[in-house]
Amino acid sequence: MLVLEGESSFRFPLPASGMVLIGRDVEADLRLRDDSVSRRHARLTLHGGEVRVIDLDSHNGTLVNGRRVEGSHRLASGDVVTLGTVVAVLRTSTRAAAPAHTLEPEPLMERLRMEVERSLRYSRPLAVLTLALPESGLHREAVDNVCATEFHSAEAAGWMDDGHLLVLLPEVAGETGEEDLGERVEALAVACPGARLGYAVCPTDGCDADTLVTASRSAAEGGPPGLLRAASDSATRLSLGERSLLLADPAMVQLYALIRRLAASELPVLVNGETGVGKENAAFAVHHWSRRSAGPFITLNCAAIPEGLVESELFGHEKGAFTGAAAPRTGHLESAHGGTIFLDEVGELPLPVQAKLLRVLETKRITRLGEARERSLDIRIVAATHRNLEADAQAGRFRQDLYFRLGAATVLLPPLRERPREISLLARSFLAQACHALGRREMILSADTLQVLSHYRWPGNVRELRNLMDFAAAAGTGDVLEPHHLPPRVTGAPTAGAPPVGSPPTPTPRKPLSEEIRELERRRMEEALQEAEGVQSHAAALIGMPIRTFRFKMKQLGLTARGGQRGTPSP
Ligand SMILES: Nc1ncnc2c1ncn2[C@@H]1O[C@H](COP(=O)(O)OP(=O)(O)OP(=O)(O)O)[C@@H](O)[C@H]1O
Repeated sequence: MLVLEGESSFRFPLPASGMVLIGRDVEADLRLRDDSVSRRHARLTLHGGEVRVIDLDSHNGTLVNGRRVEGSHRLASGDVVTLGTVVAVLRTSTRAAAPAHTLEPEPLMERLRMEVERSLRYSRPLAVLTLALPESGLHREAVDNVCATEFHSAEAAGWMDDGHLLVLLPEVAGETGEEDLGERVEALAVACPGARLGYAVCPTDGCDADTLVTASRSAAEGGPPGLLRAASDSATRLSLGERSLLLADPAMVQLYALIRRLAASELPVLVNGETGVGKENAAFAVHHWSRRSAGPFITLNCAAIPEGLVESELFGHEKGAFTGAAAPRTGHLESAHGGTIFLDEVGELPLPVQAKLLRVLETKRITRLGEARERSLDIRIVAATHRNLEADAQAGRFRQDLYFRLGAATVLLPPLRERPREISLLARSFLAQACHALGRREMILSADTLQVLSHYRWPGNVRELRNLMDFAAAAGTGDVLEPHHLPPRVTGAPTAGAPPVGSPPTPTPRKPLSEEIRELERRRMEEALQEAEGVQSHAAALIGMPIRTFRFKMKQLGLTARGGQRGTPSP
């Protein structure tokens, strides 16, 4: 059991069976000194691999995972027990006698939701493993046997369908070579040759049950048989010329596969989606993957041009075509000859211009304003809109015939909030790019920040996320991006301002317990690293922390082997 008391943290080994009295009393087996702990505060009973805690009518009570203990409460590995202000975390590393729980999909998801909440609240590691059978039902019995014999009692597993087993691994951080994860994977891979295995960790790959399941499943499905693949390695980076896109959400991966197929044709494509969702990138992908990629890619934002100038911008004009047309000018459509024109916000085009555009599309010929002759035109159109063009067409706000032509192939990009798997990946990538561009030290996102980002609704979608990371890199001073560095609209915190007259005095703000524990851990780990002169195994031993957990936390807290924070300049 890891005990965090005041400034110190230590490991208290639990017996295999018997009782452990916790309190300030000299007779206590686990003797604590903090005044918030009663003399005889609580008792642990250990029997047959089961650990239970009972509160002994203590003054400040005993809490497990934030809930007050009433009567005798069974503990699972990773449970956080609070005694007054002292925090203890149970860690069972030996195999328990009880087999793992094999659950039906619904209870398994319910259990996962609980584990996610615990992981986030107390900053405890949690990994979610998916095993995809090589064929539905094949080796299923052998896999079931592994679940029954090999898993800890704190772990849970279950078949989500005929071909996919989901395993919840509390207290497993998903580190390379991690003992717990490695053992499970080996046992499963031996029982089921040809299985694909993938895992996701909380909060790095997701802050809710559904996202973690999707992430671990996509990692498994995209990997080679017999090997384990991390969700963080399963994102796709698409290079489209100078543009680089990150895709991880299965819906987005499928959409881009569709775009690639459509690119091979000459059909116009209509890209639909909220602002900032990535419509221009999708349009560029159509161009990049088409036979026109060597030709120009011209963008025109139809909403940004004053109504009187739209026609000349699109079709071009001859000298003297209208007042102010001092010289002839090639329109955007003509500039795109041999390539692709991207008409952003096409729904904003005035109706008369829509009629002219339709004619150009049908005849593949264009006439500049003020000119009689027609020029032939070889372009492909990709249009985009955040509006419902079909409804606009029905209501007469958009020409139906043009809508049918532009929307021959429609691609709908989901808003960022509907692809939670991508939020943390994009945030990390944008933050790294922004730090690099500013020439500043790398920053990492704390677990709490990942949680905040995953709960925000992102009305400005990917663009808003990119801007936010640019801001954080420019404004932040430390190496860890914490929620208080983010604007109140994102964190949901009330904006600054004088309290209304007559309102009660504001209490001194308190940090969440998880944040205090993290600060304490960081301090203790830094001291230990310095004392051990950077030898991680020694440092871990000095504060009684398992080396795996120590390494995981070093990474999470951005610590270097010299005890400083990542990127700290040497004196
Ligand atoms: N999958 C992605 N990976 C990396 N960057 C992305 C991704 N999707 C969008 N972006 C970035 O987000 C920003 C907004 O994207 P984009 O301009 O394509 O959105 P949009 O939907 O066309 O916006 P608008 O509706 O305002 O025209 C750009 O900086 C773009 O590069």
